[in-house]
Amino acid sequence: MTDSCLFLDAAARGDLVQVSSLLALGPSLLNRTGHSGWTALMLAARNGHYEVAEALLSHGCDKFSVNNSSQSAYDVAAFWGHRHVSDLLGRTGGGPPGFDLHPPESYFGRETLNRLSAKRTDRVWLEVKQSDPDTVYLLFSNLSPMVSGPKEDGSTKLCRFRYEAVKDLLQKLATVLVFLGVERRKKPSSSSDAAELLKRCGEKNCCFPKTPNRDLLRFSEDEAGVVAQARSVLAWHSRYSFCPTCGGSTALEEGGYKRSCLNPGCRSLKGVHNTCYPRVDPVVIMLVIHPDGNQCLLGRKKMFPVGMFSCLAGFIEPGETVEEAVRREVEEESGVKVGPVRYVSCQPWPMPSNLMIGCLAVAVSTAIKVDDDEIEEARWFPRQQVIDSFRGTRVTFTVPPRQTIAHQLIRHWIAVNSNL
Ligand SMILES: NC(=O)C1=CN([C@@H]2O[C@H](COP(=O)(O)OP(=O)(O)OC[C@H]3O[C@@H](n4cnc5c(N)ncnc54)[C@H](O)[C@@H]3O)[C@@H](O)[C@H]2O)C=CC1
Ligand SMILES: [Mg+2]
Ligand SMILES: [Mg+2]
Ligand SMILES: [Mg+2]
Ligand SMILES: [Zn+2]
Repeated sequence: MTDSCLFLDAAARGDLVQVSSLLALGPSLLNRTGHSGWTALMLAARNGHYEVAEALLSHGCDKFSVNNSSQSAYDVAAFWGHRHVSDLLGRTGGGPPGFDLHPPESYFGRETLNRLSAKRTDRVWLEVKQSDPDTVYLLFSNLSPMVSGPKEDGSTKLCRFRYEAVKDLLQKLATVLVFLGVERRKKPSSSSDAAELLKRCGEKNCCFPKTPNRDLLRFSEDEAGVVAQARSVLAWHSRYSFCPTCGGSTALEEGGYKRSCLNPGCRSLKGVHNTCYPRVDPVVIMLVIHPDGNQCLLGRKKMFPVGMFSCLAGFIEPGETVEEAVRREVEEESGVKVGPVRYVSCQPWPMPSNLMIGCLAVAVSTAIKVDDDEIEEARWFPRQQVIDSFRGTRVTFTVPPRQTIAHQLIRHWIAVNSNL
């Protein structure tokens, strides 16, 4: 074995003594590359050898260099979950400029309200709050929030109402009232906020949007979180008017967070029953990475806009782990077999009430056979083609908009250079 091979091998094994002695004899080994352009630092990072990485850095090795797949040592450590090593290496700027390593907080995911769930059972407190002039009301019709806009930049804003404006509405039998919470931060300009509170419907061009689902993606991050919470609870009310256990009528309780059966003999009144509370459906959504590390698997449903491809996704079934659901759905939809699965981030998706659990998954087979019922086409996309699509240069396909976790997962993969 050449000194170069010995050195790289020692780094990969975490042999600090040999790494140090070889470096003492030949300092030029420090940034030497081996197979596929991997340096000693990358190999140490790959296997989580903190002390070797530390020693290489102290000798001044180049932590910004990248291998043939454009990965830096940091990317390798981050991908393999060696947090201590990736922290040591810091953000190196690995991945193409403009791509963030950490997936951003998800659209629909921001909690601007403190839900104060303990207050939901305090009827007196809720009643006082209801007529409080500072209380803000948001109106929904057919699960669409009343908004003003869209403005020139395409954004919309929730219309906020005072008690006076909605008190007649609150008397109506069909009205469902949900206590969402209290604002975490009292904004300094609370007087201008109060001025924004509308006395009557119909002011300030308020309307219910005509393209409801698309319009849900036009809010600020702060408002999107509130909309997600409200819409999912309201969707539950609209689908669970009657008791799922006995079919009896139900009454709203706990600030709109519970429906209790009015039939005194109903089983749902004994013990805790999830049928009485708002439901959330877990869905796995995954970016599957080719065994070569440099391509990802994206598919299209027939209903997608022309040219758009997205991550595969599917509902978790009862008694299934996240990892198993990822493997099953990917194989069902594309015929590709998946090995390791890693959780990345999640997103509440209020259409009507999913929790999207975003994962990276590594394929162990590559042949594609799509399930025609669900997927029209699935393909392996080379990394560069995906980057080009994001950048708007040489666009050969499009990805879903930035508000979706599908978009964020693909972006994340590009940023971490996730191969190997
Ligand atoms: N935010 C995002 O980036 C994305 C969100 N999604 C959401 O994830 C959901 C699930 O993805 P799919 O590929 O459609 O799932 P899927 O691959 O499991 O297939 C959907 C089918 O599963 C059945 N199903 C099983 N459990 C269900 C449940 N609890 N509710 C409704 N249908 C159920 C139905 O027959 C349905 O047609 C989508 O409906 C969509 O709302 C999907 C992709 C991207
Ligand atoms: Mg699916
Ligand atoms: Mg499926
Ligand atoms: Mg399914
Ligand atoms: Zn019942």
